[in-house]
Amino acid sequence: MYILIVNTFSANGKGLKILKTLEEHPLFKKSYCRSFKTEYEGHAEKIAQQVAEIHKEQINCFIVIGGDGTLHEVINGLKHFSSLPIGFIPAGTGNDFARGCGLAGDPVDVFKAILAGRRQRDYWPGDYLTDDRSRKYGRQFVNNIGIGLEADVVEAVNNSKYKKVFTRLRLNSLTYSFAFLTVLKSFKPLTIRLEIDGRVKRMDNVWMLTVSNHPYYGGGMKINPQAKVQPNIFSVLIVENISRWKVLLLFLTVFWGKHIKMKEVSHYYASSLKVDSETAISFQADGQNGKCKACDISKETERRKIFGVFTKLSS
Ligand SMILES: Nc1ncnc2c1ncn2[C@@H]1O[C@H](COP(=O)(O)OP(=O)(O)OP(=O)(O)O)[C@@H](O)[C@H]1O
Repeated sequence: MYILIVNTFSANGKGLKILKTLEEHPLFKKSYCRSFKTEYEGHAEKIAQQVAEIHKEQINCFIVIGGDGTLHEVINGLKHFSSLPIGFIPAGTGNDFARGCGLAGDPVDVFKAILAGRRQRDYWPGDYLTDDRSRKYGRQFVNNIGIGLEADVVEAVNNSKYKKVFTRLRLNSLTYSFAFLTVLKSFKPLTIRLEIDGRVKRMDNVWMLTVSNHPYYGGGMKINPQAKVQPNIFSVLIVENISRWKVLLLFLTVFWGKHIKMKEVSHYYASSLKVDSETAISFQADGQNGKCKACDISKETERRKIFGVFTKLSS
């Protein structure tokens, strides 16, 4: 059985268009596919978890049709079912996971490839625990997790009215640019305690800290160009002690990944990090925003099988 979890609203209805096309394909009925449309935020996670709990023995693959937010939810719904494969048909506005993983292709071709079960890639999401650090509340991220300016930008994007307008006009990157400029004016750098693979740093002028599973963020910005899809190791980017105007320069160069040459930008490879702050700070995980005073980040040890069409391995 194939379970399709579809955000019909992603990218202004792209998810719905793809679902309609697939439902008319002869393979849809022949292959015992069942589709579920998400009705509210968090619904994809619930569907994935409930269906896996009841039908795990009969499921060949969960097929996600939507954006990275929907994929984030499904991965979390299935965090106790890591052996269940996931197929991904990108239908979001940002599609950073597809970009970072080298996933591409026409949705029908991807659907056929998933059903044929021939093309797959191993993937290791990140784990994160906030505040009370109880494993019970642990979650996973697919793309990246970050604090500082980028988290405030994500929060502004998620609360914005202009996201829909820019998406309709196919000007997605303008959404981030607009939010970035708004947030930059009033952003206050962070004071944190950072433990990175056991080494402790106290930092009092942090603008951004991003932990990545692959290079991309915010719909194509190459925020962590050295990141690779691999087990055990994250790519970590820290921006500190930088002036406001230079952040603007950083933003202009981030699409090409040239910002890492700036002296205020440092890069690390690490397998675990702990962040502590005396006051609550914003964080973002795969574009979902929240607040915390503490965050532990580590690489998931269980690999996930991702099915789709991989044209190139961009990371
Ligand atoms: N029916 C719905 N109503 C409101 N929100 C929904 C619904 N279905 C899903 N969502 C939420 O919409 C958010 C964004 O969805 P998704 O990531 O699929 O699309 P996107 O924002 O267009 O793409 P991307 O994340 O790649 O930019 C998700 O966090 C999800 O929880």
